[in-house]
Amino acid sequence: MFLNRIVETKKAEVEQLQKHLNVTQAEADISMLMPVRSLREAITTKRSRGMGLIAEVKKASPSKGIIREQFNPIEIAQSYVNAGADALSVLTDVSYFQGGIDIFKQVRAQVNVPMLRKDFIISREQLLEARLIGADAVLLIAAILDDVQLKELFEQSKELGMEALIEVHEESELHRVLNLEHVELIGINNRNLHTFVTDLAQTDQLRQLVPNHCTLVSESGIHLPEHIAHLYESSVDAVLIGEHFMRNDNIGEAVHDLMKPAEQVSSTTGSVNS
Ligand SMILES: O=C(O)c1ccccc1NCC(=O)[C@H](O)[C@H](O)COP(=O)(O)O
Repeated sequence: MFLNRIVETKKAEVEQLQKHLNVTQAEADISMLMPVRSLREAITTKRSRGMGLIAEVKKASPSKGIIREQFNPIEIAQSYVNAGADALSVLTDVSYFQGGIDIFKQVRAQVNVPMLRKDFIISREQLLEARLIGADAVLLIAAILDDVQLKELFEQSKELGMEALIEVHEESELHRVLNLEHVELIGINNRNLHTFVTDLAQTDQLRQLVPNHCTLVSESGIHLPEHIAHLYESSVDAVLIGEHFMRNDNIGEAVHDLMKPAEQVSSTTGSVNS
């Protein structure tokens, strides 16, 4: 599986990180930081539409190669925020997504919405690094972590003050995640990790197994207003979208056009779809 290749790359990166990161100093520095912004709140109680939006800053991907040639992360991030994105996901992986820590830091310096560090996290050092660069939340991918790793990294991310969006692709992974105590944020990734094909049926099937107290994010392959309408009707809390926005010259317009079906507020209750 391609994911195995990515994990091998991450192991090599983590080895380097372990050589260069002074853990004691990092922990001391982290203890002085302000609390993070809540990703969960941003995409639920504080969201700007009936469904939350985590908008992704994504230059390239393993499945599509370069997605956006004219890649100015700060401009992209500002367009997202101006268009009412509730939070940002910024890829820090260099080898497969052409993202980076520097890109994350540049964006962090310019926006005040919660930011998710999007990478393939397999070690505590990556969590320390995430907190130091200003991440409010990290992605933990169940498919690349065994139960012990998943539990440890989940608990450590919380100890470091961050939220963890735990991503699943299939039912067995969801069961493993639900065995963790106090899981609050679950992402269902619609991308098949073997074929890279995206299918929203993945969210349809798995969302029924997600308890109501969890915040549910549907990720990948979302690019039509019909997708948004369907997910909104299905009471999905939020969506994570990258490629569709990255392929549009006018990002703000693309966000407004795509998210329109989630802008309707119930005329009877005045409430959003939660
Ligand atoms: O995007 C890929 O090709 C990919 C391949 C292998 C593992 C992960 C991958 N993507 C990471 C993501 O989760 C997406 O960037 C994110 O959900 C946004 O998806 P999209 O809107 O389809 O860009």
